[in-house]
Amino acid sequence: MRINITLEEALEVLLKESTITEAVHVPLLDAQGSVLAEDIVSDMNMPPFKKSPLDGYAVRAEDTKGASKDRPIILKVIDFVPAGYISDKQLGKGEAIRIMTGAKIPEGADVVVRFEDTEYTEETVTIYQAYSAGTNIVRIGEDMEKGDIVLQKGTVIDAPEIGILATLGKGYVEVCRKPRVAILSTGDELLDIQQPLIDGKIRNSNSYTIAAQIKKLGAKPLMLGICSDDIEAITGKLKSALTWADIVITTGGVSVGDHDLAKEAFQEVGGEMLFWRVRMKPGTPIAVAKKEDKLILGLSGNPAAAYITFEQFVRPIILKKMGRTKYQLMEVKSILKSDFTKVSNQNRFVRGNTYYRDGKYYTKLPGKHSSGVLTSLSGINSLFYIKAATGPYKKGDEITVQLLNHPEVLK
Ligand SMILES: Nc1nc2c(c(=O)[nH]1)N[C@H]1C(S)=C(S)[C@@H](COP(=O)(O)OP(=O)(O)OC[C@H]3O[C@@H](n4cnc5c(N)ncnc54)[C@H](O)[C@@H]3O)O[C@H]1N2
Ligand code: MOO
Ligand SMILES: [Mg+2]
Repeated sequence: MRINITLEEALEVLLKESTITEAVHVPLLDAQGSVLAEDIVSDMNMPPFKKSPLDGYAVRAEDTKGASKDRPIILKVIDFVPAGYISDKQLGKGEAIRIMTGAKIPEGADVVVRFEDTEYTEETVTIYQAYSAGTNIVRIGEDMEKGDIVLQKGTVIDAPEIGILATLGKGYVEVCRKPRVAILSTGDELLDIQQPLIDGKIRNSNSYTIAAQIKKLGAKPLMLGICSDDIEAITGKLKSALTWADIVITTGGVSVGDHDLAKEAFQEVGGEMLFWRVRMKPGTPIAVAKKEDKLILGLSGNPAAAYITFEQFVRPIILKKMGRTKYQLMEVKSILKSDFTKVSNQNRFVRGNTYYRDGKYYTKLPGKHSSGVLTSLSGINSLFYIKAATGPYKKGDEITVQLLNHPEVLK
């Protein structure tokens, strides 16, 4: 087992051990946020027929030759086609068909003149200029052509992709399965959230925070509740978690305390320890094991440490498993709005609220930074990333921040 490794090393190990999930067939709307596991080839032209992009009159370009304000031409209106209907009339010389946006262009017509450029009665339409053939006609296949690969395997499915698949009549689609992530909170001091407080005990917040982080990424959380600091209890829960989950997250019990049993439990269930302790603050004592293609991550019990290490390590592996190729938080340069004087020889992530004004990012820091404090995580949108042995930082200094709610970037 590697001990006291760098952030970069830890991430490299985790990504190397994370394999993409298998393809599953899911109902279209459930595919949002997932990655396509198949190329989507269009089996149709879209639009499937020549259509009108305007409300107006379908006419023949030839009939408009020589038309002008002074020498308008008058055509006879022989039919009316709303969208969804077709005209069975063949447009002949001197004739027009009243047509609505989205309707199929009638046979013989090669121009649509919008209402605003005409004068009309029920029987006739007057046109004041000449048009070349093809004016205001949407060609067959303008959007997609039969045989086109319209969405490539690996595309992240969001609203436009769902619309494209709907256009093609696909009620189901093949995507990489959402990773299943089990969460177990360990600690004799923990109570379920419905339980009244007892002296010496606190309620389990970590399971809930982490389940919400998992849901936000589009993966599937399973809360296994709380578990006492007892090796048999922990291994029992881990064993059942491993039958279901791709990733198991535990919190608590990873440090050097007498009751810190996570690492022992990981090995007890057949896990091979990959590393313990990463040179970062908060969350230093993170412990990671693998069992076959499953990863078991023991995060610090301290609520802010668990939250931040999730963003650094669990988020990228969930996204990689989901088939995403971009899984790093976006980093930007920002201007610090208050002093941060603490200097340490570890990389540090400090809560920040970053905003953009007049071409620059600025970052405000909340008052509390301790890894046991949860409340100051509320309202933050970024992490001030302090590289080891840098600082102290003063108000006005340029800093690096990771944006927590921004789309992932390639790295
Ligand atoms: N002698 C040392 N002691 C500690 C060290 C060290 O290096 N030497 N490291 C400290 C650091 S840093 C951290 S981080 C913590 C890590 O502790 P554990 O992961 O072993 O977690 P616990 O001891 O079980 O709990 C820590 C803290 O978090 C509270 N907690 C735990 N689970 C939950 C939960 N589900 N919801 C809310 N809060 C939770 C727990 O009550 C403790 O207060 O170790 C330091 N010690
Ligand atoms: O590594 Mo710990 O999370 O700083 O308290
Ligand atoms: Mg401990």
